[in-house]
Amino acid sequence: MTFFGNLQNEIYFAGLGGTLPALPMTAAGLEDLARQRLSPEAFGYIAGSASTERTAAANLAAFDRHRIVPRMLRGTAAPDVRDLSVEVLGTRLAAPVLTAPVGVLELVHPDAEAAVGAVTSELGVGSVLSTAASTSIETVAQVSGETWWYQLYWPSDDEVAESLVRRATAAGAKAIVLTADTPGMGWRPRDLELGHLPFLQAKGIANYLSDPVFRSRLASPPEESAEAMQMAVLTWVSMFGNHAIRANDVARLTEWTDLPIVVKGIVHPEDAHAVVDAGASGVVVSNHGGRQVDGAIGALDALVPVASAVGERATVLLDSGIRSGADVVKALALGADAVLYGRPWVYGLGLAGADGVRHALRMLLADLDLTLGLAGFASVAELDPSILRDA
Ligand SMILES: Cc1cc2nc3c(=O)[nH]c(=O)nc-3n(C[C@H](O)[C@H](O)[C@H](O)COP(=O)(O)O)c2cc1C
Ligand SMILES: O=C(O)C(=O)c1ccccc1
Repeated sequence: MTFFGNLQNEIYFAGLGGTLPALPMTAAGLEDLARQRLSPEAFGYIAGSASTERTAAANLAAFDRHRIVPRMLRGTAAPDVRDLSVEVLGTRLAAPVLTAPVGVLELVHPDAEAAVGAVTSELGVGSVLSTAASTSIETVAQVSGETWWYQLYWPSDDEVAESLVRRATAAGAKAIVLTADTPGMGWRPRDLELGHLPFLQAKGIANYLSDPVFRSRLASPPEESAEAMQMAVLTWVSMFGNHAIRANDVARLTEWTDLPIVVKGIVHPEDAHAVVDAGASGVVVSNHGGRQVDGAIGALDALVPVASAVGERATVLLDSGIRSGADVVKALALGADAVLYGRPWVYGLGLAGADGVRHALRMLLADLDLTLGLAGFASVAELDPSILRDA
């Protein structure tokens, strides 16, 4: 059992000795500092969502509409009685949190996915490695311990898709997360106004450049010349978007790997049904942080219908709008088995590398630990809808 709340004491005692924390103590504080310190291109890419960004706002509003009704005098506030650990699809986690897959991390820091893999493994939480990573699967696997999953963007070239899945399985991933909501990019005004798409500069395509099947599609090795790299980028462009995938195709993934399959980006209960029927063991209720369909339902508002639809047949995770410990409590109470944490740790990475990722995660985990205990619960298993009221 890990007492994540001890971060609080650590900070106060350091303060007594005259040392102030290097980074802000809220997700919003990290975003504000990142806005000042990162390049406009990097900040815009991370912070931006689709179109009017109303779905990004709806994600946060949905959390605010649910309020916890804390219970008192139940003997549960002491740290040593609390247990945040969970097992999710066979992966044992010290807390019900995994880092969401985020592509192109080299935009914010050269240590990128390796920093995330090392820190999540150190804290005992999970990570989901993006297909659009800046570092190859095999390199990240070396530092990521036993708690990492692999996120698949299914390329339109099936043999490349199969190769990526087999590589992730061989490298030790514990689940494959197929992202369903991004057959192409949404309309993203912040990137459009800067004319900025990182992939065109060969960023975020390391998993393709290191893939033997992808390389077999190229006339010459991308390392050979700037022109060869440009051709590799264009080949990536030609196969990134895949509008042909259907729910049934999930069954094909189970031929390439024995790992559990999770489908990410589900908000409609019927889609959840369909992918579970096709062999998925889990779904991530998500609208991609509002980056795809602007005007879409807030992710938390989709959780109860999806969780009811799949019942005991599948594990349910949620992302899009997790910013605090209370948000995690609310998601778990409404039926999520765990959450994916997105933008805040990316700002941490950009501000301070691995230290910033550690800070963002420890802050969330401490807040979760303390909120749980102060609300009268000794374990995350005790959370259910009865602990919440509508605001
Ligand atoms: C900069 C950025 C890059 C992302 N890249 C990926 C990706 O490569 N694969 C994926 O499945 N989701 C990707 N996502 C979506 C996240 O996994 C997650 O769904 C989203 O960040 C949740 O919203 P939140 O960060 O607002 O909480 C990305 C999100 C951001 C902000
Ligand atoms: O930017 C994104 O949200 C995203 O998911 C993505 C899409 C293509 C490649 C890399 C990341």
